Amino acid sequence: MSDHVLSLSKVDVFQKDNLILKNVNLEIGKGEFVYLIGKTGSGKSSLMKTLYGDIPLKKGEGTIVDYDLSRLREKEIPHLRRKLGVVFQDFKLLTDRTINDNLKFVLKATGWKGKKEMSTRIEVVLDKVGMKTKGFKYPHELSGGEQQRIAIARALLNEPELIIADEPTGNLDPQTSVEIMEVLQQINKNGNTILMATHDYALILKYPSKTLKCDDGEIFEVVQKAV
Ligand SMILES: Nc1ncnc2c1ncn2[C@@H]1O[C@H](COP(=O)(O)OP(=O)(O)OP(=O)(O)O)[C@@H](O)[C@H]1O
Repeated sequence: MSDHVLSLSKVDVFQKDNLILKNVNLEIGKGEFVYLIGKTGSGKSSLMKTLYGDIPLKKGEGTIVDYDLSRLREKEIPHLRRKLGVVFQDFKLLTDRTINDNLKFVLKATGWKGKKEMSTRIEVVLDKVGMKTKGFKYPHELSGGEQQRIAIARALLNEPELIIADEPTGNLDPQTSVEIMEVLQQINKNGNTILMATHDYALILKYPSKTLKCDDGEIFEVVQKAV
């Protein structure tokens, strides 16, 4: 087995027929924490969508958690998504049910059956994000930061090989952003690989890590200067 959870070679990223990023070459190894930065509209979300099968890979070679992106079939996408944990800026929790039921919904949809196993797994992931006592609440009863913790817990349910987080702190104040970042750092220390798009340079300075930048239709690694 490869040590890479993601490997792209000469990939072009499109939105419909528009070329957004050209000749993308990148590799992410197991256990890495990688930032993806770049101006609004520079292609961060388009790249991430290509990685989780929302945009087809039409040019170049790409492997993600052992799926070949250029040969990915429609019916394989749910299987790929099970091996990825995706976290969005706007949390995307189901508003009509409690946190426990949000998490149970995902487990059932991904093939879990036993009630006991499901509730144990839910407890484990809520504990990882410091929300063990909040499972009975509805999303609207939680703060933005708490909702994002739940979204991270949801991403962890099926022990993903890669977590893709698209501006996870984009809707949060600076203090809450740091708290979410602490959660992501902890998860990374426990062995999870994370790719995180962000606009928040303060976070990158506080938690330095490998950084990729989308600029002018290309992606390259930026070297952080010591501060
Ligand atoms: N659904 C779509 N259909 C066509 N073009 C799109 C679509 N979504 C985005 N684009 C275009 O693709 C380009 C890259 O957008 P993308 O959302 O990937 O950028 P981004 O770096 O994630 O921006 P932001 O930081 O604002 O989220 C932009 O020019 C945008 O207008």
